[in-house]
Amino acid sequence: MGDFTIHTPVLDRVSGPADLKALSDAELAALAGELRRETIEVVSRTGGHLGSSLGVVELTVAIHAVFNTPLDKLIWDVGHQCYPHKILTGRRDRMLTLRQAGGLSGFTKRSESEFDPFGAAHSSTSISASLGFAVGREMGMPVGDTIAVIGDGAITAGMAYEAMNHAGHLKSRMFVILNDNDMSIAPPVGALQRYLNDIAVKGPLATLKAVAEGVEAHLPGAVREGARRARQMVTGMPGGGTLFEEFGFTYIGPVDGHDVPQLLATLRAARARATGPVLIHAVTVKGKGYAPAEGADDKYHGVAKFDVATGAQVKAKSNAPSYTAVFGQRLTEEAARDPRIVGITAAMPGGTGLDVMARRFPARVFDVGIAEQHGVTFAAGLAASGMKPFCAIYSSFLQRGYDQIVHDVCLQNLPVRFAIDRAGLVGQDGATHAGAFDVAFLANLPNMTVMACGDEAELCDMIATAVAHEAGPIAFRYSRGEGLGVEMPERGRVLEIGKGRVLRRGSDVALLSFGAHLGEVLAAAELLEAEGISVTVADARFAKPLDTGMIEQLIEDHAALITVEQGSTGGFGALVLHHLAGAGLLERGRAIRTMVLPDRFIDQAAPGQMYAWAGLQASDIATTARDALRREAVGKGLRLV
Ligand SMILES: Cc1ncc(C[n+]2csc(CCOP(=O)(O)OP(=O)(O)O)c2C)c(N)n1
Ligand SMILES: CC(=O)[C@@H](O)[C@H](O)COP(=O)(O)O
Ligand SMILES: [Mg+2]
Repeated sequence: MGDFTIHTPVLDRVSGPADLKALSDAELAALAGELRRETIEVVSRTGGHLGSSLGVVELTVAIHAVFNTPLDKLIWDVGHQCYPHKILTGRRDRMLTLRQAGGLSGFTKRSESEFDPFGAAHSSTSISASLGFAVGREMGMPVGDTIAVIGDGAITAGMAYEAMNHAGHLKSRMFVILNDNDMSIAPPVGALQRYLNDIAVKGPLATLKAVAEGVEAHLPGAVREGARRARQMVTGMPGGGTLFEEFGFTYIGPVDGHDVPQLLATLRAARARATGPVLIHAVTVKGKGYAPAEGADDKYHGVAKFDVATGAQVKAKSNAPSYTAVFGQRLTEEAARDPRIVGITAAMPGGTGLDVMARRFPARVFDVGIAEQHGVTFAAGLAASGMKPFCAIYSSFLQRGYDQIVHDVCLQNLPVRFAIDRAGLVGQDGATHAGAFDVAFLANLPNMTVMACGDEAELCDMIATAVAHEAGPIAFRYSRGEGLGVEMPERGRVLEIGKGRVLRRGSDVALLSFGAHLGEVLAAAELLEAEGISVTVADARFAKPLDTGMIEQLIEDHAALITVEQGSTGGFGALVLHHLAGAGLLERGRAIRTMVLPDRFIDQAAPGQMYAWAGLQASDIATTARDALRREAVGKGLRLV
């Protein structure tokens, strides 16, 4: 495929998983090697989630060799490790389109292939979804076996335990493969991680329950050997169960997740004998088989394009600091002044920029694991104790903590500060990671204050404002990527709550921006001014409370008002309309337009392309303004220039 120079004689004979059935075990092992090299070649040209995919190459081959997809349902948790799976399931010739406009998604996706029975990208859903398929099968649906592959990072989330609790109760036959590479995006945290490490280090281990079911006799010798002794070492009891057995699973493991013969033997034995839920604990290495990845701190979790020979990544030149970097730096400076400030991240210290603060104040940054719900309520508890928690969570992942925001934070009016990164469209991760809904779901909550910064200097102000704000919860959102390159203040200023700012004054149309689309709004103003249309540009700063005085003045002074935001319907624009309707100002016949993300999910592409599809480019804003002015003029019988 492509113009790769690698030699892939076995892979070339595979056009789908059915072809694996004709391969010998030795050929399957060879296939894994070729699949690994091709995955590296592909990602070197596309960028993407390399380390996780390299860690599951052998697992991918073994699962497809032993099970019967697509009748059997293989569900990859998160789905970021699915590149080898995509290559084996008929998408090999499209791999170079990965994560690009019109190309393959970087995750599993139902609409993309029958071999992706359940889409993902947010973590820890695979066991629940698998159980759903298993119960569907028991109720007569055309489903074979179900196999969930979940990482040691993803299994820190509460949802995985809710699912295991239910599966153990239902006793449905299902397979969960725990892909334990001792890494999340960052090094994993928590007691569970220590527990898994203990098992991995002290194995090999097979369970008494597995023995009783006759599975053990069919397991490879290395796994079978010393089971009782190892079991006793881990559990402390000759007959005690692992955590997974207490949930009602048969535990098998740990197995070497890179040993194809061992994996094949284990999966075959489990498939032949299992009657209820089975958990197979596979120990793997993130980035396996590619030295630069194995040697990197992040194991090449997510990479830009790179040179295969050296591993050097091609990083885009930046003209301005990223919002994330500004957040990390400025919060750290605020924390140096105020010992009550603490940071909370749900397994994303680098992605949120909280790693900067963690380096300086390690005891004041808490990585709670992939546990957004817990993170929010933990922050609420910290706030109740008198601390100043900054809960830094990507917009799309904050969706996980919604009831906690409502019930634990807002209802008790606790001053939790929500730093919401990745607001708006994010690019290659596509629709699953788009930060579209946070304004709509936060600004409707009593007690909550909602801000969005127009540029990186304003982000500094919003951090300072959040530090000072003790009256209740407050959120500020900012987007992925660079700021506008504006001059940065020495120190953020505390903003007056509910006050926006006017950046340029005109007389025909007012463009009211909320958040990081301000650059695009200013560009639209330039386009309009060039045509002789006089434009006011205002930066709302707050969606809640609204700067009602400023908004009323804008409507008073202009023939048309256009709101612009990087968010869904029901957000800032809706709040403006709601206010104007309530104040009786809609009756004045001014033209008003709200520009928001469309009511559909937007697939991956470069962010600029995604905003073009969304109709939110500068030219779209200018068109909307022209159209609004024209209609207003027609309504009044005026002639528009
Ligand atoms: C709900 C949610 N929170 C955070 C993330 C971001 N995230 C993606 S992969 C990942 C780490 C997953 O670790 P693990 O399951 O061990 O897989 P590995 O990458 O090690 O193979 C995280 C935190 C996410 N996808 N979903
Ligand atoms: C798979 C996943 O959810 C993360 O790895 C995500 O891709 C990170 O996105 P950023 O690159 O925006 O941090
Ligand atoms: Mg992991």
